Amino acid sequence: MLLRATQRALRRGARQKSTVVMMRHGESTWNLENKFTGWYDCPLSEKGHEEATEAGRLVAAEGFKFDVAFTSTFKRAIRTLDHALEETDHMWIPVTKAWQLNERHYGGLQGLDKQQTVDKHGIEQVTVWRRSYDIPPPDSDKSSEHWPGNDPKYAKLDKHVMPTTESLATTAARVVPYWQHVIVPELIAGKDVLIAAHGNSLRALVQYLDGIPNDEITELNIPTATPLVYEFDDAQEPIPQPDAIAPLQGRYLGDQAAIRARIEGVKAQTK
Ligand SMILES: O=C(O)[C@@H](CO)OP(=O)(O)O
Repeated sequence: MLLRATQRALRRGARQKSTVVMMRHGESTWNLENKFTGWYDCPLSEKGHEEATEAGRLVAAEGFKFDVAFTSTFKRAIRTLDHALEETDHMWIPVTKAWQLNERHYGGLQGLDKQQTVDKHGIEQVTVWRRSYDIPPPDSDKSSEHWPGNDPKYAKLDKHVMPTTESLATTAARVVPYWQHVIVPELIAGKDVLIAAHGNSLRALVQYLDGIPNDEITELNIPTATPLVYEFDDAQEPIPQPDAIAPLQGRYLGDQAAIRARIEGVKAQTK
C-alpha cells in the first residue's frame, strides 16, 4: 500500500523529501586526553555521555522521526547513537553498524598526545597529517594492536582492505560508496535516517554532499555530539538549510554561538 502511494506521488511529480540527521560521537576518553584516536575503540567520557544525551534531546525537541539508523563499529559512536535513540524514543528502529563509517585511521599517530606530536614535528606537519585532503599520517606497524587486521572484530573481512593509515581521500573512498549504495536506497524508499559517526568520516561525507573543494575541506572541523540536519530532495540532493554554517548545506541544532566555539575547540587541539 505504502509503496503504491509513494509511486503514485512520484508519478504526480510530488517532491519527496527525506531527512538525515548526522552527529559526531560525544567526547571520548581519548578526546579528553587529547590523543590521536582513529580506529582505537575507546569509550565516551562522562561528559561525552552527557553531550550525546543533550544531542538526543535537541533532536527530540524538533520532533524528527527516523526509520533506520547507522553507526560505526566503535563504542563511542554506538553509545552516542543509543543516547539519541533513547531520547527520541526510537530504540526500536533497525541499526546497522558499518566499519565503512569508522573514523579515519590515524596510522602511526594513534595513541600519541596531539600537542606532544606538535612539539616534536611542528604545527605545519601535524596540520598536514590532521587536515590535508590526501596526505596520510605515517603507517601503523602491521604487528601493532592499531592495525585492524589484528583485531578479531574484523576477522571476517579481507585483510587487504584493512588500512595501516588513511587520508581523508582514502576515508572518502569507503564512506562515499557506503552512502551511495546503502544509505541512498533508504532515502529513495522514503525513509528518514539517523547517523552517529566520527569527525573525519563525517568530514568525508559532507565534503561529498556539499561539493566542498579539496583545498577548503582542510578548514572544516566537526564538533562532538552536535546534530547536523540535512534535507534531501527527490533526486537525493541536499536542500540548503536556513542557518547552515558555510560551506555546509545542513544546519546544526542548538546554540549557534556555542557550536562555533566548539568547532574552534576541535581546531585548537593542536596549536
Ligand atoms: O583523533 C581522532 O581520531 C580525530 C577525532 O577525534 O582527531 P582529529 O580531529 O585530530 O582528526
